[in-house]
Amino acid sequence: MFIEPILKGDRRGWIEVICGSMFSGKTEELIRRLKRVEIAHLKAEIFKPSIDTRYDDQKIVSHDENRIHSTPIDNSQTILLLAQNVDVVGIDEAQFFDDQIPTVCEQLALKGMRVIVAGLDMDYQGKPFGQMPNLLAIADYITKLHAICVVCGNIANVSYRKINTGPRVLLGEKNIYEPRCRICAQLKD
Ligand SMILES: Nc1ncnc2c1ncn2[C@@H]1O[C@H](COP(=O)(O)OP(=O)(O)OP(=O)(O)O)[C@@H](O)[C@H]1O
Ligand SMILES: Cc1cn([C@H]2C[C@H](O)[C@@H](CO)O2)c(=O)[nH]c1=O
Ligand SMILES: [Zn+2]
Repeated sequence: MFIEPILKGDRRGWIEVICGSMFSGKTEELIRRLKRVEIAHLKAEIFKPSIDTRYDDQKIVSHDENRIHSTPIDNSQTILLLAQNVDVVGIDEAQFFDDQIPTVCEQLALKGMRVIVAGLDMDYQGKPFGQMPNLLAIADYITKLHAICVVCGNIANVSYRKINTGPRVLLGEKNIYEPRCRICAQLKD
């Protein structure tokens, strides 16, 4: 369980990264933390890449239909413009952002903000995804979540893609992806 520090005193910022496979509960965990921020009467802004139009254009939505308002953006620098005078910045699907996203998070933290970033640590081939390894390197706190392997019921950390070739970016849901453990991810079917 993540116990957050409190923003007080000289307001030092920090970076939290929530990572894991698809269906591991990253968005749910991000929403849970942001709802606690609201309860504390702190101001938050939440961003997602505009290519991620899953379920809703203006909200981040978990596979369980849990949702919270967010702003879709194309360029990570936009976060610096839009996140002024806030206490907390939430970022979902960080693997899709451009290579400036770690610098942007660092700048927000330097300004005293709490930055909560969620994203896929690996793509469907098990390779580190986008800027996630760099975000993990600069994070103050890291949470790695796991889904359940749909084949054997053990812990899953791979987002297995039923179409096992093609471009890295292929938006989709259970129709295309399923969480698998590393052994079941080797199975050919
Ligand atoms: N095989 C599975 N293992 C675990 N949770 C599952 C599985 N299939 C469906 N779920 C549901 O998915 C929910 C997690 O959804 P959530 O959107 O938070 O995941 P996520 O890690 O953000 O996924 P994504 O990377 O696709 O955005 C769980 O609470 C559960 O209800
Ligand atoms: C694992 C993986 C997911 N995705 C997409 C599927 C979903 O729309 C999103 C994760 O929520 O990322 C890719 O584009 N490539 C990948 O390799
Ligand atoms: Zn398995």
